[in-house]
Amino acid sequence: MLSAQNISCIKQDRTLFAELDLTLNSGELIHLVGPNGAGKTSLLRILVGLSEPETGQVTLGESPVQNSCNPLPILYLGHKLALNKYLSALENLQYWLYLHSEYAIPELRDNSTLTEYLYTVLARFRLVGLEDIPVGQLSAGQQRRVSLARTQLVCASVWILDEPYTSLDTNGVTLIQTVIDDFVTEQGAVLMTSHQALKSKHKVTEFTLEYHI
Ligand SMILES: Nc1ncnc2c1ncn2[C@@H]1O[C@H](COP(=O)(O)OP(=O)(O)OP(=O)(O)O)[C@@H](O)[C@H]1O
Repeated sequence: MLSAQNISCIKQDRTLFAELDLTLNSGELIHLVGPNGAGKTSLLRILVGLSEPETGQVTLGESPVQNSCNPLPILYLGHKLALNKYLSALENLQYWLYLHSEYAIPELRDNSTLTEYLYTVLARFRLVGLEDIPVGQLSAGQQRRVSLARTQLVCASVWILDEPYTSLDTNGVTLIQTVIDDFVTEQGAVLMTSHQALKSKHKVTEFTLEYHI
């Protein structure tokens, strides 16, 4: 479904990877691994169309993703949180939903179920009771959970997650792994980086980027 063919990436005169092929299918979980600076984030950004490869192309189904200003239905959550620290968790989710309203799940398109569903999401991500506090006043792990709660708002077929476990405690990691597993069970496709081992109930395919000098 998401397919990269022959892609290469050069940064600061260093070839991070060359002529790389990668395919992510529906119902598949790929764990992208490699040392710091190997090029994992650079690869993810190419896969979602946020930067261009030196060679090759990326397609989602039949369509190229490059130069796409709105890469959904690929959901990309980078390792930066991209939250407004002055807004609460609830307001951040509402704002993000507003930005991506055309991809909103059905419950969020209907005003009679919108608030109830948002609270269901907040509860799943253990944010009820914290939902009105400016995000900048939440802990790093709580902020990470707000960021990841966005996975529940849109109809994406592919999730690209860059180090989603950053700052999470053991319970948080288990929670997010369950969220990811549920998505894969529903035939979603996930490509994620993490410097820790994945404990998924699904088969995990490892894809390794080496560090090239
Ligand atoms: N916009 C940029 N301009 C110049 N160099 C960049 C840019 N983005 C990344 N790089 C360089 O590319 C290399 C790979 O960076 P990248 O963030 O892709 O690594 P990574 O594998 O995700 O690392 P980490 O595990 O530390 O997150 C680094 O040496 C970095 O300095």
